[in-house]
Amino acid sequence: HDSNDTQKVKLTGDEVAKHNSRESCWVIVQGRAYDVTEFLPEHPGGPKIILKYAGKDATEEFEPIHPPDTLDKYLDKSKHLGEVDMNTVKQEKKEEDPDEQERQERIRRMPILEQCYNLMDFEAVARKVMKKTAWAYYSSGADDEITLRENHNAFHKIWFRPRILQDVEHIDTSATMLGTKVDMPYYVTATALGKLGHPEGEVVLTRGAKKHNVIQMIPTLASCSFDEIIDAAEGDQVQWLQLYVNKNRDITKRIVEHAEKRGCKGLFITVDAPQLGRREKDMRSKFDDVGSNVQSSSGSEVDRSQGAARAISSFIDPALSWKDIPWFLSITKMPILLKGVQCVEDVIRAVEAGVHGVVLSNHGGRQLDFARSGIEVLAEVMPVLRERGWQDRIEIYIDGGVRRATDIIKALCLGAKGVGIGRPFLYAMSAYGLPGVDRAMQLLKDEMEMNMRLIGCSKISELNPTLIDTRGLGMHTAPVPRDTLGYNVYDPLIGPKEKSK
Ligand SMILES: Cc1cc2c(cc1C)[n+](S(=O)(=O)[O-])c1c(=O)[nH]c(=O)nc-1n2C[C@H](O)[C@H](O)[C@H](O)COP(=O)(O)O
Repeated sequence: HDSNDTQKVKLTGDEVAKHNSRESCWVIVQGRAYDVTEFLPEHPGGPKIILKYAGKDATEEFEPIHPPDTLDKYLDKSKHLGEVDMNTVKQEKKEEDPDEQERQERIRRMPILEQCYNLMDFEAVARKVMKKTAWAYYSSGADDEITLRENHNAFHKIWFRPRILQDVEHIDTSATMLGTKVDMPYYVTATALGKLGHPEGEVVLTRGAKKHNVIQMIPTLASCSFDEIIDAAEGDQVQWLQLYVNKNRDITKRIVEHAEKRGCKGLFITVDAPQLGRREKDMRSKFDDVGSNVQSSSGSEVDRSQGAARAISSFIDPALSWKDIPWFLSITKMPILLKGVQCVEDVIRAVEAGVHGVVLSNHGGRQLDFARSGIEVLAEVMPVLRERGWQDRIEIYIDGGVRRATDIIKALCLGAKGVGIGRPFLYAMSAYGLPGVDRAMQLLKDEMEMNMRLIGCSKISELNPTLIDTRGLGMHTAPVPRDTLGYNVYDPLIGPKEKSK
């Protein structure tokens, strides 16, 4: 034997299976066994989901939700029990998902990538081929999803006033964001749980962003570990960090300092989610056993069926406030921006607090329903900043419902530095992997060049408010979604019972 061939005796499936209760709970993840008995009450997703896999192989359920370094980071080494001989593990017969057969058939018949001509096409395909739980998590918005619809709908209320006879032979779509030169004025915004849509997760978006020289905002709640996403970047590729602030500020400080050390060029503190929104599609999907008693450690009863969102977010500090900003400014040299600002008063406060920018955003309609779209808030903010001569004091971004290059152009005409795009790249990745993300970014670039040419501008700096008519922006038609129960319940045909004569 060579020296390090210490053939440790591997655990058998039967040995692990004996520890299948609250009193003694072992699980297998990626071929290794872990004693999670004492961890059960601390699990953010509640003990239920772990107990469902007590004594069994939990790898498939574990991977999309947890970065790979989770157990090393949060489970004491003494609870790492070592390798399991996976040949001795009885693989659970997965409860046949009735839809799975049909879904596989839809995957066989899905359109080829070249049949996708715009970002909405990817959504249409993803809806058909994604696992139900993944589609539910990505697509859901809060409550009646009015804001989810309004985000894209709002762009339809802005019309162009194009100029003619401007030499538009050469179009330059490049821009600068937080000092970084990018090929297009958008970034891939932070969206959690990338492995729900694709087995490789967020690193697929990293590769797409590199190819198209745009910035990726790394989510706190990524499926991949932060370092995996940083390591997937190439050369001088720039990434930003999206931060959910932890109740335990030491953890937050460590995350921020590590991100700066690894080269992140912007810190985006999410401020619109002191509690994650109620996303009913997500709640209805299988995650309801994951989202169970998330606050069990504090003993407070919470709604047991809060879906993945609540399960993965119980660490977020609802006490975060303006008084925390000086501390953030003291712990990092990265530019600090607030993501999820939704009225001009808070933009003024952000300038006075000394942050470097804001993202006008309602979290993709996943938080407060009836929050206004980012583009509408932008139209409110910029005139006030211009009045004060503050339009260049901070960098203003918006996100939410950006699906066309004309949406990007409208935001830039109003004065945004750039826009964040979320779901379209998730759907492109989930349906077609990296080629999908690559095509989506290429389509956007082609649209951008054409629309800039038609509006009469050859470079980003020429985009200005005279090119758009925003009079319709304040009109809120709330398209009632047809899938709400309220709509289905109301039925004039079934009136009160005719009184029998
Ligand atoms: C689609 C999506 C968005 C999420 C997102 C997850 C998904 C699946 N998650 S969430 O789980 O907490 O809701 C995050 C997140 O981790 N942090 C965050 O700041 N924004 C999060 N957002 C919001 C995102 O950063 C943008 O604000 C939003 O996606 C922009 O709207 P579009 O999707 O229409 O482009």
